[in-house]
Amino acid sequence: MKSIALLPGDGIGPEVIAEAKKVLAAVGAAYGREMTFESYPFGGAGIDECGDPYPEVTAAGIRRSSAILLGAVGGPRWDALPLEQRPERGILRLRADLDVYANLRPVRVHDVLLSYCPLRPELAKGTDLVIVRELTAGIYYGERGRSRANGEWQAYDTCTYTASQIERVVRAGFETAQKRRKILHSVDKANVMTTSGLWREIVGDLAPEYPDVKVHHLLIDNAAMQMMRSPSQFDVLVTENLFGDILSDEASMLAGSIGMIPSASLGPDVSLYEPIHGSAPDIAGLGLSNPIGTILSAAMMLRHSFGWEAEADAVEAAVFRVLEEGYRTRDMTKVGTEAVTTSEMGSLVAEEVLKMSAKVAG
Ligand SMILES: NC(=O)c1ccc[n+]([C@@H]2O[C@H](COP(=O)([O-])OP(=O)(O)OC[C@H]3O[C@@H](n4cnc5c(N)ncnc54)[C@H](O)[C@@H]3O)[C@@H](O)[C@H]2O)c1
Ligand SMILES: CC(C)[C@H](C(=O)O)[C@@H](O)C(=O)O
Ligand SMILES: [Mg+2]
Repeated sequence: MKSIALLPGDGIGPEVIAEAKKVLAAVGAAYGREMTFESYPFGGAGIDECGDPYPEVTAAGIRRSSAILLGAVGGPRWDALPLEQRPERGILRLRADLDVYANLRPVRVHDVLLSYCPLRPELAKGTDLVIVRELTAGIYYGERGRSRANGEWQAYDTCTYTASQIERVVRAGFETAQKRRKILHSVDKANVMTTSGLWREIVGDLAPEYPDVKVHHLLIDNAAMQMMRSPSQFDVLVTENLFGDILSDEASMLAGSIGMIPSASLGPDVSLYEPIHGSAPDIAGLGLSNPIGTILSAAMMLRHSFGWEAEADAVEAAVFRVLEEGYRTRDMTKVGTEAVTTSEMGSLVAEEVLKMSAKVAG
């Protein structure tokens, strides 16, 4: 029995979580797996219900859970709050609390998606990469402040990394590469930043322990350019918190939409799964959001937290089968073609999971 804590959050968060839950229920029925679901207030919803984006009731609930599935947080309603009180701060506190330092963001350009990629198909074809983003340190967690000096405002954010914070995520990068095509690009800004200098040194020190992995060092600006020039050269990229945030939104478009990309945030204990997109206030409540990033995050949960490989494979296969059949949510609909709603897309994937398992059983 696995207990899944759901943190739907704000905007399109609750819509996409509902569809992932639908697909997980289909997995349970098809494979005889027992899962329980408990929803907790989080983000703006946490502020509205409990006065805190990461309320104690939520922190206590997730401590009792086997894994956490998060939708998205934030929105204009809470944008005027000071940074420390905003919904986004709830995510940073949650990640730190769970110590989920390795955030895996896979981007795969399945052939059926090639025509949705803004790059020419021959450039994007075969792209299958994972960004391993450091998630619990760096500039997101450094000292920050704002003050008056010499008659004007000044503000600062600081980026700090300890050697052990770098080492553990770089090891996650090497280990991820070992299970794949064994190419690791370490992305930094070592020509300018001292944290990047230490990062590069540590990658160099660890490389001999992973002799089967080919290591490349790449500056972040060049990496952003290479992502558009020739994305299929990449296998695994490992990078610090802020660079990974930006690079993954850029890379998401290779798969046609930011709504397609899942993530797993792994640490020593309970892990966290979430799509990489935000709460998309511009389309919330309209049935226009793409739930596939969240559904694929649930698949990552089945694989990484529960060790249910066949079930994870089935969800991924079901998603791509539905895409092959031509169904698209509005974010990936070409002019003149029909879109399915968020809920219809979730139902199509859930039905496909059931159909596929019936075929196997039959
Ligand atoms: N992990 C998170 O919870 C998370 C991540 C990023 C941004 N945010 C927050 O979300 C809010 C909105 O931020 P933003 O607009 O910069 O980024 P966003 O990712 O929410 O949206 C960017 C664009 O992508 C579209 N989009 C995003 N997800 C989609 C989906 N599943 N299907 C279809 N279209 C999708 C949106 O409609 C929008 O046009 C902000 O408050 C921000 O802080 C939260
Ligand atoms: C909402 C925000 C704090 C978050 C981040 O920057 O990590 C988001 O952009 C993400 O990518 O998960
Ligand atoms: Mg982001």
